[in-house]
Amino acid sequence: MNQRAKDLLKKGASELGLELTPAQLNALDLFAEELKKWNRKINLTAITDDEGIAVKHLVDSLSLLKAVHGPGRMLDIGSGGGFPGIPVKVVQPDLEIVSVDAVVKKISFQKQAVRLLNLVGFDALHVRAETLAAQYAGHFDWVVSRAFSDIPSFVAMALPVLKDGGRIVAMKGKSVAEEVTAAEAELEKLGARVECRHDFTLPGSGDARSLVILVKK
Ligand SMILES: C[S@@+](CC[C@H](N)C(=O)[O-])C[C@H]1O[C@@H](n2cnc3c(N)ncnc32)[C@H](O)[C@@H]1O
Repeated sequence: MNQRAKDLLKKGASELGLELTPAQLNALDLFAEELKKWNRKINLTAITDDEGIAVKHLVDSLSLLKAVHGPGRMLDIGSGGGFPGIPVKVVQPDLEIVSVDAVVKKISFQKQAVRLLNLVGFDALHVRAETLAAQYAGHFDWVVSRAFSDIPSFVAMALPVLKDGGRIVAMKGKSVAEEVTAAEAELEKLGARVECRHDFTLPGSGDARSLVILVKK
């Protein structure tokens, strides 16, 4: 990434309360370069400029750390090009992460990024999230997603693999209040409820963001 993008990443993370080490900054830069390289051949993201990747992918992914912390097990559903899971793993290595996507080429990219960054305890799996319960029932402390689906569909996939006392975190943009209200009846039927919501502005862009945190009832 160019120097301006690196500065935006460092400053944005700092505004989230995360002081990135030079090694973490290097790893995130390496990841961004690999993303751009693969994106010329396969469609991983519509955001292709360095500043956009720094803020809208990297800083945005790291904002999850307002709600999630290590040690523990985290599942990232519908992770695409590795967001939020890979940036989160770089900064919070004591989280064991399973990252799933239904599209094999996206998982091939994630596996390459894991090799390149030497990430230990990060499994990228080519599966549909609906099939995870057979292997991972009650396994995860956190089940997260970004830009994945409506809240009830996500929660229906997350609940079977969530540990008792675990948290589900949906990373959302604007209009979240309406979405949460519309989801209430469905969540009740599924046996989940919204525990809390963190609304904030994404550092470096000023865009509205929200982390919706849900628990089993
Ligand atoms: C809009 S992308 C978001 C990617 C990434 N989380 C991000 O924020 O950049 C949604 C992803 O969910 C994946 N997906 C959709 N349905 C899925 C399912 N049932 N199980 C696993 N992945 C799924 C798609 O292949 C796609 O990569």
